[in-house]
Amino acid sequence: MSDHSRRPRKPAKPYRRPKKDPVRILAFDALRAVDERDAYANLVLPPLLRQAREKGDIDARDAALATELVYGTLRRQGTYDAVLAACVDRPLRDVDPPVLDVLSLGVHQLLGTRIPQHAAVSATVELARAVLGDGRAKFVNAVLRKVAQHDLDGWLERVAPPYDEDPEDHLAVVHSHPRWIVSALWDALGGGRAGIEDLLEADNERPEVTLVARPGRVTTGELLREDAAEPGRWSPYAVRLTAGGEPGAVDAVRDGRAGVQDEGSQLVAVALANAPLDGPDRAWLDGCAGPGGKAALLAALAAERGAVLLASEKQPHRAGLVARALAGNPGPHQVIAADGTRPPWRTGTFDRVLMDVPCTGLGALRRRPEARWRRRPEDLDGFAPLQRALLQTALESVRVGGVVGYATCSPHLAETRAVVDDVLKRQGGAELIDARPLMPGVPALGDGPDVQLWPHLHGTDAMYLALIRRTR
Ligand SMILES: C[S@@+](CC[C@H](N)C(=O)[O-])C[C@H]1O[C@@H](n2cnc3c(N)ncnc32)[C@H](O)[C@@H]1O
Repeated sequence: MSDHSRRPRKPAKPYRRPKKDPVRILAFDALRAVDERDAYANLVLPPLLRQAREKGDIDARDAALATELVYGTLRRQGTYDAVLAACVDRPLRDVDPPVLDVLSLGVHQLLGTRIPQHAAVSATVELARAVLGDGRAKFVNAVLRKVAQHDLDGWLERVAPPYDEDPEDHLAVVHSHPRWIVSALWDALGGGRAGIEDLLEADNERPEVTLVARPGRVTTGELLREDAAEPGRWSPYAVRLTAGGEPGAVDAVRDGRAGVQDEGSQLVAVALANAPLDGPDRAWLDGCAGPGGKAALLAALAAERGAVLLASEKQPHRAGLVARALAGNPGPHQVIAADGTRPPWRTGTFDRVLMDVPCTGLGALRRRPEARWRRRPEDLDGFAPLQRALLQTALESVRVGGVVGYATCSPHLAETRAVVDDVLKRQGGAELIDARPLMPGVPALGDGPDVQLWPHLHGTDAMYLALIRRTR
């Protein structure tokens, strides 16, 4: 018998059930849905939170924490993957996705929140026991203990390439964006390091909830009576809910007199509506109207002037959303489902036309935390012909002297200036007009005549607008 066999055996630890932590389990479920089913966090999370609240599992503070854990983990995934790659002894692609989700949630708590270190590790290990089992929980524990050896800055020094060696790779790791997006945003923004860093960080912040008071239906004064409501910065119709706010609890939002709408989108609609025009101003078109945010504002502005809006959208179910957004509009309007590249209306019918074309959405990354990891550079090739065809339709749909607004919620130059330049070169008989004076008081709009808004400069999505007048 060896000495070893004579040693008294350590009593086995009694089995202990994992502690129930509904917040982290909910956050994990949301991450799995985003990962497995390509779901959108902003669509998956609200029903999960509602169910958990109805069951009495979580309260409002828990819901805020769960939201922060999910959004933060998704946004910072690029940074956290770089940290995890340094702590796991095999390529991350060989780690089971559910294990990676638990690890990322743990890294976010350790490096991206004020949750104390021991609580972050123990809560994540308990989560791992509950959803992965004891064996894999040990692996999670070992990895998170390595992660806990440094704070975020310490890790960034270790895992990000030096800025001087590779500025784009450095920014991609530090600010958690794919490199090709860093590169595209920088091309569009121009300037030096400070500007692009501010922009990338702004993409990592949750945007304020902004309401639009649809003119003729409700005043900003009424909306400003809500808790922590403040006037918008730029749009005369905007009200910001600065404490996060629950728009669904606002009467005027429930009955459609107001809506939730980023100030950038409001500025685009208002600029088109106010662009100078000679001659009649009766017929307006929104050619890509779904889900109807800009159409609802345009319809209300049109009603004030005795004009009529035709809101057209290719997808029938989205045309249904437009009809809902426009219900109760004080003036005449029509909603149709139609392909804007084969329009059912006659050429030269409209005085004002908005084409807010489908795009990569790189200007709204702060709203969709997973979007930056799903988009691929090849997506641009898919949008390019459609964007050109829709702008072409817009120019054919407007009368001579009328105005077209070409808009994207992407600042990517391939979706903005390149499209406008190409179409104008081919088309002739149309000229750009300066959009900047139509956004009075808004600074830093660029060299014109088109405008590009930015999250870090304006607090809006990165909306682009070119205004084009048909001259013959
Ligand atoms: C950027 S969204 C418009 C957002 C909208 N203006 C708003 O403010 O709510 C682009 C819309 O164009 C629609 N679309 C895509 N292809 C189209 C086409 N060929 N003709 C018309 N609409 C199209 C999409 O379904 C989508 O609803």
